[in-house]
Amino acid sequence: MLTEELVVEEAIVTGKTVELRDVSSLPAKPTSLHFTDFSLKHIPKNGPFSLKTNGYSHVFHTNVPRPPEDMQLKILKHKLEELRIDTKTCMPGQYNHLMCPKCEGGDTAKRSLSLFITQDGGAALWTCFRAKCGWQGSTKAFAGTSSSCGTLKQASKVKKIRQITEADLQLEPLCDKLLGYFAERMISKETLQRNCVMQKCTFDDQIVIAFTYRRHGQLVSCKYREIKKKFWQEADTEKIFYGLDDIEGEADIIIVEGEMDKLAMEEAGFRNCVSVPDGAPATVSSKELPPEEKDTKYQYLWNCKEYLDKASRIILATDGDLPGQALAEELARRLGKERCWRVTWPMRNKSDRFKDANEVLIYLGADGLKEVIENAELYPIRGLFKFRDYFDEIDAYYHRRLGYEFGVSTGWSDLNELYNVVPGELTIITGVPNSGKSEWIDALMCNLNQIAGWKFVLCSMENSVRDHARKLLEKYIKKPFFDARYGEFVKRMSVADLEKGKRWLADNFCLIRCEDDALPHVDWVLDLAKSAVLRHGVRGLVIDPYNELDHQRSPNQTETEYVSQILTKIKRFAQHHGCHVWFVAHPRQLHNWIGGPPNLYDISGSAHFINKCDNGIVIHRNRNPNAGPIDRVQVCVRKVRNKVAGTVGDAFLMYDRTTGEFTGVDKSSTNVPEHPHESIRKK
Ligand SMILES: Nc1ncnc2c1ncn2[C@@H]1O[C@H](COP(=O)(O)OP(=O)(O)OP(=O)(O)O)[C@@H](O)[C@H]1O
Repeated sequence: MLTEELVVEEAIVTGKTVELRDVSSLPAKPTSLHFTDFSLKHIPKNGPFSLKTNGYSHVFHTNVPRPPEDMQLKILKHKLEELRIDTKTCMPGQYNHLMCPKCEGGDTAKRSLSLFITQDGGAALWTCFRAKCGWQGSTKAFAGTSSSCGTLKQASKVKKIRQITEADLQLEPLCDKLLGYFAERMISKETLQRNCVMQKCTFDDQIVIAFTYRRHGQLVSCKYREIKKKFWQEADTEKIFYGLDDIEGEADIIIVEGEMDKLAMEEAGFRNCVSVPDGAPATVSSKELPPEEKDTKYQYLWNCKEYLDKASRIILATDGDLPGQALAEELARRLGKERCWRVTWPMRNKSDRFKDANEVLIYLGADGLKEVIENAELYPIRGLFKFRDYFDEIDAYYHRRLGYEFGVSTGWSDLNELYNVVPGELTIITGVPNSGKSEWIDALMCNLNQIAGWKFVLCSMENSVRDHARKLLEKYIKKPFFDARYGEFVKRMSVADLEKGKRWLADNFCLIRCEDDALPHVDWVLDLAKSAVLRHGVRGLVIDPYNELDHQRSPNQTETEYVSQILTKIKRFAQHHGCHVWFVAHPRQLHNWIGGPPNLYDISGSAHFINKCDNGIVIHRNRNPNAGPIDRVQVCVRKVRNKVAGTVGDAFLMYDRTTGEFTGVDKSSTNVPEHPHESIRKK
């Protein structure tokens, strides 16, 4: 049940009393309420009107005089007609729902104007309960008119709590027909009697259910319900939970969303249950919790604070729909999630769940409802989990259903033991300038594309687009882009090769380029990479290199703190999107360098590069012909966090300057499937 419906109805009642204070000749208290659209599914069409009272109601009827339309009333009505208030069907001594001449009920054309005419026909007052309109005013047959357009809030600001009794409200025991109505909903007479559920006869002989709200047995408020599920609450009464006395001193309590659900819980053996009085909000508020005195929507909760404070376990059994979930969240925010539990309503059929406690009682019986409560689970607290929450994922990991549990092979069998590419991890690549870092990453991407069909997004700031395209195409086509010295007389790729290669580039790579002179900020890069993941399904991001990013940082932040922060952002991106990130970072200037591979701790900026990455790799190549072949590349795997995917160690690859390809030192150890062009080249 949404709160809105109730609030509007209640506001009408509240508004009446506020208005009455303004006009001295009006009665101090409304005598009855009038709602016209009664209907009841299982009762004949004229059923509600033929519902008979149980004999107590005649007192009430004789107390309601039906005044004649005398002169005074005629003048009053004339005045109202001049204000375009249609009084044709209006009766003195009651509240009339009319079309507001000011706003005409807004988009929904709701009859939002509540008009009250005194029983003697001498005065009238009105309020439009559309918040956007709020037109209100009063007039007397023999005096002036005053009206104003204010907001509903202004109209109902002043609120005085009334003391009420059953006699004041003219409540009566439930008649047989209403007992039958409850019986259909599996609510017994005993439960109804214990909860003092009563009925009331409205001025026009309609019987409505009266849920009595009590504290220490004393009547505090009363909520009326037409069979058709229209609710309204006694004006100017304190808002409290329904069934409050039942949770006094209880360590375990249940909160439900409606009085019927509270009664249903009792049928399942749970008396320690209360219902909220106002139904559920449409959504969870995005605002901070207001202070208690300003938390108007949940005032009932604060009014019953001492009852709730003692509870160590609060089961939120609100409706399963979105408003019900929003209500559970709003209650949990206020009650403290750590002591809250929530229920999951059982499946009604293959696709839908039962909505609430009463529905479960009707269809699954008391035992079914009991089971739901006994299976309540801890209310989730954002960020706090149990391994149980991940059992599905752990099972899928064990049975290797996730894909790439051991990572994707790099395509070089010499590296299989050391480094495999796991989705969602971060690899830091370093090496002295010109060591071949970028070339190796390009070759790795070509392999991953061929082996696993991965696509990539490239933020390579040091490469022009055409140079980068050339390097990738040479590796893919396995021929030099140009007839040039580096091609060593191998014939350049044909135009047909180029066209094929261009299609491959277009299908498998996205580029992040900062078109102006500014350096890209890591947030900007990650935002675009996220789009590439969502739009193009990329599985890998290359940021090459770190020092070409925008590194403006706040004056009170050290470079170490800054590096830590951006690595955290990159890792979050990687994990969240299951995207592997290769991040190239240069070593600081090495004094007395004697030609060996640098250390990961030599990376300029911060030790966080090695601390925070999942994998750390140094690419190194031999430049001394006396020390070995100069095209031999050393891939130094210096850190592997995930032992399933590899371990620390070195592997050697041979670099082919003609095509930029890397192969195992023993060529047969390269395990990338052969590309169609390979056979052409071999010829
Ligand atoms: N093993 C190798 N043998 C010979 N030349 C190589 C080797 N590896 C890379 N090169 C060449 O070195 C040059 C630089 O390669 P690359 O851009 O990959 O290096 P880098 O480590 O990324 O450099 P930087 O740190 O300056 O960005 C390229 O011309 C490439 O062809």
